[in-house]
Amino acid sequence: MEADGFVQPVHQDRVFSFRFADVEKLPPPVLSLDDVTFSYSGKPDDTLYENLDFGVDMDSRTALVGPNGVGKSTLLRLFTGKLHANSGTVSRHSHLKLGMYSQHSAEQLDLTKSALDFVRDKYPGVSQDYQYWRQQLGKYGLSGESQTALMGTLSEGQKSRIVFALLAIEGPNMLLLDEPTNGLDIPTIDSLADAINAFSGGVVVVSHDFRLLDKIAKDIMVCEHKTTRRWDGTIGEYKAHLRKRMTNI
Ligand SMILES: Nc1ncnc2c1ncn2[C@@H]1O[C@H](COP(=O)(O)OP(=O)(O)OP(=O)(O)O)[C@@H](O)[C@H]1O
Repeated sequence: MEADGFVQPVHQDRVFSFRFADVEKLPPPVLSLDDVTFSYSGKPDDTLYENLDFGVDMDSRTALVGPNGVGKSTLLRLFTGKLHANSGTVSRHSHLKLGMYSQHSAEQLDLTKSALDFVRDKYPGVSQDYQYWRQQLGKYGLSGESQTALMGTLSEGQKSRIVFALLAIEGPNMLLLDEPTNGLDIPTIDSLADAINAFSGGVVVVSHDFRLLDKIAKDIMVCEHKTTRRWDGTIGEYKAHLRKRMTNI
């Protein structure tokens, strides 16, 4: 039918299939929190974490899970140094290069520019060649018109792909991903999981997306009661535990 011209061929969105660049392995400890206490207000009766010990290394594939508002995103911001502990120590290897992805990451995009102009202007030392940047963005499933349209006109999923492209270009050796699957379709989530699994650096993910966590998490850490504890089962078992807890309320 298609060959006879009766129906139009189906043009599907290209699924992005990318890799984070291989990185040098850093010896442990790479990132550690020792005896950390934190509250936003600085008041002792308002703490999110008390006397927390936590470590992440180059082979970590850690999922941070737990109830809403318990402090998972806060923990990532303590890792990056954007927030400071009220007491205790946060230590980072001197060669650690963190790559943070969050819902706020898209705020770095200048929506009045096209993706192509934006990356070319942001990394003038990498290349000024449009063809080079077309190929780079193409790896993230952003092709044709979506490369040249103003970013303000793109969907959330398309903007997320640009943010992932920027993250990979920066070449981090540890990824901190806060709800990375929001706005992504299932094939793209699977592609992200493949990229995380192939990455040679450390990964910490905050996500409610059990599909992603099932594919990538080696360690499941539950944030609750002002600390974190290891979940010894699978992510599926954690999900069942949550469901049971909900039905018992
Ligand atoms: N900048 C801030 N100043 C004061 N309080 C904050 C700030 N950011 C977050 N909080 C509060 O700290 C608590 C933990 O927030 P956080 O976003 O870390 O939780 P979370 O576990 O990641 O939540 P969710 O799963 O809903 O994303 C919440 O009560 C939140 O309202």
